[in-house]
Amino acid sequence: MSAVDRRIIGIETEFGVNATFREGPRLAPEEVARYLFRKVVAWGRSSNVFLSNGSRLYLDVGSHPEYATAECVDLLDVLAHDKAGELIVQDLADDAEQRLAEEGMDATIYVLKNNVDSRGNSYGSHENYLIRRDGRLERVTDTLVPFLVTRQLVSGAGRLHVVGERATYLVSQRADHMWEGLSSATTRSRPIINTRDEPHADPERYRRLHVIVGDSTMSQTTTLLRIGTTDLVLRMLEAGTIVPDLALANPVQAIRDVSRDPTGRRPLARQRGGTITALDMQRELLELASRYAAGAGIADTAPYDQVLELWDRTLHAIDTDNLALVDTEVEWVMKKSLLDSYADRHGLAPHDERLQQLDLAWHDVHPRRGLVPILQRAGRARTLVDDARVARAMHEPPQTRARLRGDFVRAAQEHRRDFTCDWVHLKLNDAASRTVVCKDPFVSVDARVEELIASIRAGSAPHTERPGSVG
Ligand SMILES: Nc1ncnc2c1ncn2[C@@H]1O[C@H](COP(=O)(O)OP(=O)(O)OP(=O)(O)O)[C@@H](O)[C@H]1O
Ligand SMILES: [Mg+2]
Repeated sequence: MSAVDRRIIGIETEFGVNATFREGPRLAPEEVARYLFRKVVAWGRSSNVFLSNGSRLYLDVGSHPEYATAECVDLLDVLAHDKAGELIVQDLADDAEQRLAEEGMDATIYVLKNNVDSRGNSYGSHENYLIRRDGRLERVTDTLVPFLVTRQLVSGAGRLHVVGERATYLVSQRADHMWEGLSSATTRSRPIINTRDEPHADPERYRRLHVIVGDSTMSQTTTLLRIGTTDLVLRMLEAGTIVPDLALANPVQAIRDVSRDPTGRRPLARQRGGTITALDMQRELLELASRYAAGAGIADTAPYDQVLELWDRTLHAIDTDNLALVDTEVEWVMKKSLLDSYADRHGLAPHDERLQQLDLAWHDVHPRRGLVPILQRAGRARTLVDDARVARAMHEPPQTRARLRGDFVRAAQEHRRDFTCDWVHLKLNDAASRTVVCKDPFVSVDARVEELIASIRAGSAPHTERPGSVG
């Protein structure tokens, strides 16, 4: 396959961290996050490290650890590496609990993969898609923005939003926190797509599209829909498919409206006049994407066959008011059905505190305590990658540039060599070494990196006692 047929994808996730203290002093969330990173700092001498599976793990200011998956080309690899990130951060929490206990603090730390904390702060899950540089960016974004505004119908994580005694079930966690359509800044103004031009690849050929708008997703099938539908829409746009003008008059208003309308039928004002519903918009894009996929010969190829089937079934479920058709696969529907049945069983008002607790527990990444792993074991949350594949992804990089980085990091760690790296560069911190620049994210074999690793191995015997499971 040529590079055009493949696409590099990575997901960055910011986690929420909560702690409850039973005994001893209490710590602020920022301090808890710092405890979480003690193990990382001990391992990599920094709170911003690259791991041997090719990922990046870091703590900026504040209390939200971030895990950015390695560059993947296989959609199921993205799922495995995204899940691996949950377990790696959970490991840090387990370790931090132990350290706190040793210091006389009896605490439970919760790692939450959601997008809004109890104070209303929002944190993100950013998707990165490698796209071709040629052609005008607007040709992609003109369609991509309305697609993303309505994509929540198939990929929203759902949120019980309570103000006083008023409870609203929202389709999306993130929708209320988007303030612009396009922008080159992420935090100041929160755009749907960030156009900052930092491709981590040959800038003559590629761009890295930074999608800020998505919810963090726990359900594997929902993550597949999130990245799979977007990949298909990008593919058809890159192939030059003529798409009718779908632009919305006010994307930022529309995204909130769609989030408040689980029926998908509320009319959204179009830029060219008239209205369209979220369901119709998604239906139109699905039809175009299906036709494109059939023409490109990928409609029956895994996992695109699954993406198209589930995309279609989800829209049909919403259209026919039969959400049970996707209640083990689409996250906002899964969560809604759990909350509804719990409220029914216990006769709870929609704003009941216990329902809000359930909503939080949904996002708990703990493999035994979290609701999604529990539903998985009960056969009520469909999975696509098994535990063994996720466990492998905690240590093994995907077969992309990430493999070069991962192998380098592992060798340097084993031989206790000081090193620096980022997505593109690898360097040993000594005067003699030159920086190896890995510009092509598809390339997983490189003689220069092999030489670099051989020079590490020749320099000293390996240091085998490696700390825990980070790295
Ligand atoms: N050429 C590429 N194309 C698409 N995705 C890429 C490419 N190179 C790296 N990525 C992915 O982009 C993500 C970068 O994560 P990182 O957190 O460093 O993002 P950033 O936007 O560069 O920086 P920050 O979050 O600090 O603003 C990773 O998930 C990585 O796998
Ligand atoms: Mg990031």
